[in-house]
Amino acid sequence: MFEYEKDGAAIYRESFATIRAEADLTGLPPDVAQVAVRMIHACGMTDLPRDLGHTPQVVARAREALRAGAPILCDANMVASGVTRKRLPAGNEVICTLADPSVPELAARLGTTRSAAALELWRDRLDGAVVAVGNAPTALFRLLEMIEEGAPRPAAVIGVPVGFVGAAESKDALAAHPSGLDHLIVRGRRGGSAMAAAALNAIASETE
Ligand SMILES: C/C1=C2N=C(/C=C3N=C(/C(C)=C4\N[C@@](C)([C@@H]5N=C1[C@](C)(CCC(=O)O)[C@H]5CC(=O)O)[C@@](C)(CC(=O)O)[C@@H]4CCC(=O)O)[C@@](C)(CC(=O)O)[C@@H]\3CCC(=O)O)C(C)(C)[C@@H]/2CCC(=O)O
Repeated sequence: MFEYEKDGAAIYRESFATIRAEADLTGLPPDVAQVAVRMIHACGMTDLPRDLGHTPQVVARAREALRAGAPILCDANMVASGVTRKRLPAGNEVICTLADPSVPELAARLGTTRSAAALELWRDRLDGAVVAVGNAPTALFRLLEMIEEGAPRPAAVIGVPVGFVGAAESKDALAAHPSGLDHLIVRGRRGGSAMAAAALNAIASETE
């Protein structure tokens, strides 16, 4: 037999108290700090704030968009699955086009990954949407290319792809992009679908 906490609410209380005690949130505006706490909760890394990059209005813009009914466009089904539907303020659609039957052929034709090709199916939903990239660096690069080509602008981008090939570079590209898209990033290799979903969940329903 093991001695361990079995009360879900108590686990959450202890978790968030530990994060608040260990993480240095002092450089972050209150709304970004709330989102950071949930992202840390999803990954266990209390030093995450040092790698966060954000525009001043990103959380406010994303919240406004969700309250107005904007869809959430996700690069991976793992991100979409992590969004707690009951937190969403307007029954928002959560969309991932990666599994659309047209995507493999599209990727082959465009000479890119399925993750990047799947964004072609976002075009008519992009205007004012909340975009969350938690897995695929190529999806984030492609989003920026599409914006440069004249695609509609999303309200905000949660850009936290993970990994060793292109992840850091794609997030740096978002932060430096001349379009000035409102964004939240984790600089460097760290990121992931769980972090992206946690950020969306915090944006959707944390109190201000
Ligand atoms: C290069 C890719 C990387 N994938 C990573 C990490 C994870 N990916 C998982 C899974 C299940 C999926 N990854 C795909 C998105 C797949 N992964 C890629 C691609 C080859 C290219 C993406 C890119 O570089 O931008 C990509 C396939 C594609 O053609 O786009 C996935 C679609 C593959 C598949 O199963 O079909 C799939 C996503 C499914 C979904 O949710 O919709 C992992 C769970 C790994 C695993 O299977 O063990 C893991 C999840 C990480 C996370 O938190 O999201 C990396 C590390 C991001 C890597 C890119 C960079 C690198 O350094 O290699």
